[in-house]
Amino acid sequence: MILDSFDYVVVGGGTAGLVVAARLVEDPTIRICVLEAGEDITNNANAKIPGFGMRNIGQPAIDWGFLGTPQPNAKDRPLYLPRGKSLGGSSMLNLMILGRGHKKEYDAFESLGSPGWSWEGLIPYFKASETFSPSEEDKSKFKVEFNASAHGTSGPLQRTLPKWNSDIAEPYTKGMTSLGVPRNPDSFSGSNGGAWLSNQAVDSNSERSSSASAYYEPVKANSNLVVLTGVHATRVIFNLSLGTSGNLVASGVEYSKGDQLHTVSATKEVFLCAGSFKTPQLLELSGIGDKNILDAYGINVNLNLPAVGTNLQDHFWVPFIAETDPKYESVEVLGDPARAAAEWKIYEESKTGILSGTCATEYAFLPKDHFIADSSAVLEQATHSLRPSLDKIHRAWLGGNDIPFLELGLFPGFLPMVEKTPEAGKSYYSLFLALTHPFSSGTVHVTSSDPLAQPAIDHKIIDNGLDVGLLVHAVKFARKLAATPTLSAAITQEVVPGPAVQTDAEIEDFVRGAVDTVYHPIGTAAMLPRSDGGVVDSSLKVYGTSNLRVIDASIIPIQLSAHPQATVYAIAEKAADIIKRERRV
Ligand SMILES: Cc1cc2nc3c(=O)[nH]c(=O)nc-3n(C[C@H](O)[C@H](O)[C@H](O)COP(=O)(O)OP(=O)(O)OC[C@H]3O[C@@H](n4cnc5c(N)ncnc54)[C@H](O)[C@@H]3O)c2cc1C
Repeated sequence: MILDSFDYVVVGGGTAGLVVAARLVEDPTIRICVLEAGEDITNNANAKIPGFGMRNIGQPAIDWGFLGTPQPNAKDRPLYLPRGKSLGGSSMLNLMILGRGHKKEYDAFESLGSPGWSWEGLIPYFKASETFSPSEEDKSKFKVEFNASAHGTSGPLQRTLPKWNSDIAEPYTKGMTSLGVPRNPDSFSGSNGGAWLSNQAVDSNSERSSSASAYYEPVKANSNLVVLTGVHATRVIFNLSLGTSGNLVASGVEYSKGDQLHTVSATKEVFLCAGSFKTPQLLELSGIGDKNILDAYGINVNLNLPAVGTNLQDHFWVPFIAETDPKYESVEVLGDPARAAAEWKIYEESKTGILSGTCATEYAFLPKDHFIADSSAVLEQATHSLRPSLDKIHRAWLGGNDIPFLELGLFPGFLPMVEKTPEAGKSYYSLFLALTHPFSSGTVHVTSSDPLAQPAIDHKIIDNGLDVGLLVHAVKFARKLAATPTLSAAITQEVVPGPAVQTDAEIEDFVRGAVDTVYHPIGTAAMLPRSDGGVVDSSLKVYGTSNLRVIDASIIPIQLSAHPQATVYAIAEKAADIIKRERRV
């Protein structure tokens, strides 16, 4: 094969990029090249073993480790923003939780102007991406029931139920039930509200299932696939003359390896799959973006598309941490070398125990009425910061009683906090309190024409007063839960926010000091009509181009009440199908 010319060039061998590459190379006549900045870390134990899942965060060879701009509403703190840098991208660095949003959230993709992207339009691709076949024993043990029509049984990604659960899970779930939060036996079937057991991207051998292991491994020896690792794409190259439609025609990609620049040609298409921070940066470096921004950095303007890098949405969270009676064991026990060795033995011999999963096994997704008694004061704090079409949908969802606005994740231990740390020998549980539909939105833009410079990532976290009010109510709900009979019997004291934080003003101050993102950025190359701030159309083509598509989390137009990776897999599966169908025409 000629090594510098391919039918398709994929920029970013991450979660979505490897799905698209693997699906397209199924056709032996297609020649495809993937450019990935990171390396192949298939044998990295910290990436493979679920219980070590957080250890690679902050490792510069594997984590891009972006630092956002200082956030004025969060005491001027710059936020640390990890992103996977390896084959598999963030699916190799993430915490392996799988979830799907509410069906109305996907229906909104379609109603916002993208035919075919509703729940019904996406469900075949969710199914194509996964294998989920829980045993009858597990179904009965965990009291879960699954609607077979919504789950995949032969796709590459392995979805399993946890093999280990903490002892604080029982008082916690009883507490939730006593507050009227229903148990949801199948949160993957279009209605994700209520409390449920986590589903994880972990295979039956208790190893991480990622786009690298699930999609790339089976096709990596295919002769029509070339994957270059350790290469940094610097820009998309366009033909000098416009196509017959007057659109820009991508002809290849420039990339750097060490201090050398190279190019690779694409005879058909280029796909940007570099994630929500690097994809908008690459578009801007390629001369596609807001003319004023490109001019400011001396980047030649190929296409004035001001929406590039706008509409950054994420999930924002604060912690609640309580010390428990030591009989409720927390993950801090792994700090004891003898206990860590014993758990390692359990994992090696039976693939069970604390290391076999993510530890965070219980989730609850609550519509507003479950955690806010009187919302009028909160609504008064609202400003309009999302674009109007999205703001309108968010407000309608907030007023209803089916779309979750708060996620609670139970972690049997002390969630990392900047100012407080666990005391040796003590047990804790933490709640991860996350806003699923923040009303604040931010931007990602170049700060220089240097492709190796970091973009400016400005989340504008809790910029909207409504988000502050919702998080204050989230903390109050966590306290109400802690006061339920079963949970309060397990708790010895609240540690974070702590007893000194009582009034609304004090809780708000705590929120501003603690709020962070959940590492779920989306929306920076949104699939929306061009007139409504869109960057790509419903076939994921960048407006004003003939053959440049974006396929990653950045196309998601509106935030979901779900951890995003299952949706990213489905998006990439659907994109591959669209591309294959267009080839046949
Ligand atoms: C620490 C962490 C925990 C998370 N936990 C969860 C979770 O438990 N559940 C969940 O659903 N989601 C989770 N997420 C989010 C989820 O992993 C992402 O939403 C999803 O993986 C994004 O997929 P993507 O394809 O858009 O981008 P990525 O998977 O990040 O892929 C982008 C790829 O492009 C490469 N790249 C970027 N720029 C260039 C360039 N210029 N040249 C060459 N290559 C480039 C990157 O190295 C990377 O491999 C988490 C994310 C993080 C970071």
